[in-house]
Amino acid sequence: MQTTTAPAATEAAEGPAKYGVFRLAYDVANEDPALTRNWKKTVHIAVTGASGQISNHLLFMLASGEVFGRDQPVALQLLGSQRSREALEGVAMELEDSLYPLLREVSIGIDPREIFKGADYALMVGAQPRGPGMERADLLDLNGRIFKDQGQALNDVASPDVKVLVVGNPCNTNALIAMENAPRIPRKNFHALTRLDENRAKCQLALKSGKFYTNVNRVAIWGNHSTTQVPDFVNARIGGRPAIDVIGDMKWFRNEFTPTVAQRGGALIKKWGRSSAASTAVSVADAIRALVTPTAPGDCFSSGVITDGNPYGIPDGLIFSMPCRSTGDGNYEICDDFIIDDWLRSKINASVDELVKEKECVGHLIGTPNPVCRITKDDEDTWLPGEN
Ligand SMILES: NC(=O)c1ccc[n+]([C@@H]2O[C@H](COP(=O)([O-])OP(=O)(O)OC[C@H]3O[C@@H](n4cnc5c(N)ncnc54)[C@H](O)[C@@H]3O)[C@@H](O)[C@H]2O)c1
Repeated sequence: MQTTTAPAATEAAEGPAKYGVFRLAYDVANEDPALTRNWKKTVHIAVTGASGQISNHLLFMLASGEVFGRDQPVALQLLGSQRSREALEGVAMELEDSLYPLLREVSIGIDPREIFKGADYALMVGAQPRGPGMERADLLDLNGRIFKDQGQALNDVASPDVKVLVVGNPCNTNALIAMENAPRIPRKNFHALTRLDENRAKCQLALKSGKFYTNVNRVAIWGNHSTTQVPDFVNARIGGRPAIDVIGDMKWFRNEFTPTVAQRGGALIKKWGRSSAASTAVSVADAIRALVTPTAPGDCFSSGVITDGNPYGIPDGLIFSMPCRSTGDGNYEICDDFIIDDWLRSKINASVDELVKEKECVGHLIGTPNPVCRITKDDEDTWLPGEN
């Protein structure tokens, strides 16, 4: 049986106006059946911060088919800020010139209510950078306002089952704000990106053990995407054996592994003066692929997800990175068989405390009665080096 995208005229009614060459009417049924025979219905992907550094890699991965599959046509709905309007058009022109067969539609704009229309996925990369001397509490508020507005827009116009992945920092709390402002969308559908941290942790385990990273699995990141993150070596495996046994150096695990993972972005920026946009984009692709392909038995992927009803005693109501698995249908469940030893528990508790404080500071954006912010300028700066 042949499955094709609906003709353009039908889809245009649901989404934002299309850009350039993508305005042309097409009917996939008239195209080379060798290429299009098994194509699925077009998936609509909204990307914010679309003219930024991360998106400059990510959009081309999405359009090429390497994220959603070679049988999956995509529509890209690109949101920028007022300042990046022109740049957005440049991005759309580059996408036009790339002639990706699977890229069926591109639309650009600066109004989330327009751009999020009918989105099946929302990849929220855009955020304001931290200005000179800006306190954490100020940045939480500045970006929180953006995510409140964008959460409400998702609620109003996106697909009711839209899957949302927040990349823009502080990503856990931004995801929480978007979620709390989108009551129509299942809370489970909101993710904060911690896959880059997982990938960095796997790389360090590979380097230390001398085994290539394809042998490393079951690596969870717990907590916040900040320096309080907890890369989990207790449950990690290398070549099917516990990483602790393979490496046999508990001092390294406890004193070096976590800071090396957390400071990787800073180390990289020192070498070539740019932030890690390409590997972040790769990790976004990995995070989406983890939802649309089944997780291998015994393995997991890390994602910042809602803690409601989690099996590890982490308080409800936080977006907290935990080990997850998926059957490949876009949904996930939290793995329930990870061992939490005393060391892990104390580190997880510290990340919980930080996220509770962040949540208090954005209480005015999520409807908390009489919110009080306890983050002060004297608190330790837990922002990850190398991320703006
Ligand atoms: N979670 C992670 O693992 C991770 C890793 C790296 C970077 N980040 C974060 O990702 C974000 C983007 O990084 P980048 O390097 O692409 O930054 P960038 O500055 O190159 O791009 C950000 C883009 O967002 C746009 N933008 C700002 N406000 C917007 C809004 N309200 N709506 C839509 N677009 C808006 C800006 O115009 C800019 O083009 C930053 O917040 C960064 O800290 C997260």
